[in-house]
Amino acid sequence: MVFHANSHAWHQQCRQADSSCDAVELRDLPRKVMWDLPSFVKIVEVGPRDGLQNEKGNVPTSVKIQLIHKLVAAGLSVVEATSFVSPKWVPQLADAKEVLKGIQQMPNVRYPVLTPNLRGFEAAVAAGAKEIAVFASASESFSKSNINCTIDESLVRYRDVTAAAKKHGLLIRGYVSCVIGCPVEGAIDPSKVAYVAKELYNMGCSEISLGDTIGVGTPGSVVAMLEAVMSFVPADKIAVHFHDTYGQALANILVSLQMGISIVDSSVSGLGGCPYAKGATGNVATEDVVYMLHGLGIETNVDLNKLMEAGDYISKHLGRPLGSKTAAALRKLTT
Ligand SMILES: CC(C)(COP(=O)([O-])OP(=O)([O-])OC[C@H]1O[C@@H](n2cnc3c(N)ncnc32)[C@H](O)[C@@H]1OP(=O)([O-])[O-])[C@@H](O)C(=O)NCCC(=O)NCCSC(=O)C[C@@](C)(O)CC(=O)[O-]
Repeated sequence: MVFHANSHAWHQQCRQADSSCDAVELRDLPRKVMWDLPSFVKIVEVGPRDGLQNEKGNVPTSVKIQLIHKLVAAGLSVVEATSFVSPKWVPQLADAKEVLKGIQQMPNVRYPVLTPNLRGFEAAVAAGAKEIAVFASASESFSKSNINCTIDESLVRYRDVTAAAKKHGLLIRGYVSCVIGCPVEGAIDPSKVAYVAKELYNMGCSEISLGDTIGVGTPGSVVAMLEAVMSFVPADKIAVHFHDTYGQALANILVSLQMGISIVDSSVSGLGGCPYAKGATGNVATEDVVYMLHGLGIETNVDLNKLMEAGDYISKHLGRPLGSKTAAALRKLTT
């Protein structure tokens, strides 16, 4: 049966079915007429890294490990675990080694970790990393404030890191930040994003994640940016990474799916924000992404109820309300 999500019948059904209500699935969605959407979307959960990196209070290592286990139990097959960066720059992730060693790594689950240089790479490998991520920017100003070097200097550095990773047989993710706008420079030309994405792809990154770091993108600017990047990187190697500062993230994801993208980064309970981008709010909440995708009849292999348990767990620990509108609405229905 097809409900309208706001209808009385929908709310009745949710009340009866306790908290197990997933999004209403539009089974007869006229895909080819309205939208040409993928049947499966891979979600890359970045909460334990991007979500927590900016937290001021100390989050115990055991909580980070538990969070990762809960996210994997919810069905997420890629959970970004931590970063091997300078603890002077990101004190919250100073326990990267302990987190990675403490995780019970499951088969068929990827646990990428960020490595800004060879030093970080070596520490990550010693702690058992099987996948690393390098992170560059399409904005010179952001590159300097985030990793203390120019874009081209970072690409030289990442050539060494990716060469070492390939020698070890590790998977490599590549990030490009500020793909739409920069907190210092304003609008970023899509050709700059395409340049950095192409360089990272040619170095051997198997996935290029395009980050709207300050969440200023709208579907129009996202299409223009994706068109530029897709001249050099195939759609199936591109991930989109939206922060929800202006409430545009879900619309931006939908338009990205229409462009052929099927990898989406998100953060449980919308955790996050960037230490070098004042005012940037968290990543789009994974619960909201899953709700939208399931509502479109798109598979994710994620169990929304278990995902919400992970969101409850970390929100309670941080002492803050749920950062997902979906989780907040479904919890309200059952209390
Ligand atoms: C890149 C550096 C290290 C350069 O930092 P630096 O100060 O230019 O380099 P340095 O070589 O002079 O090192 C500074 C200190 O850090 C140490 N150090 C050096 N490297 C490491 C390492 N790997 N692990 C541990 N320690 C390290 C090094 O030994 C030294 O310690 P000291 O001698 O002063 O005691 C620094 O700028 C840094 O760590 N930056 C990381 C910033 C960061 O993590 N930002 C957030 C991630 S990016 C992001 O969130 C965006 C994204 C990906 O989500 C997508 C989006 O939304 O846009």
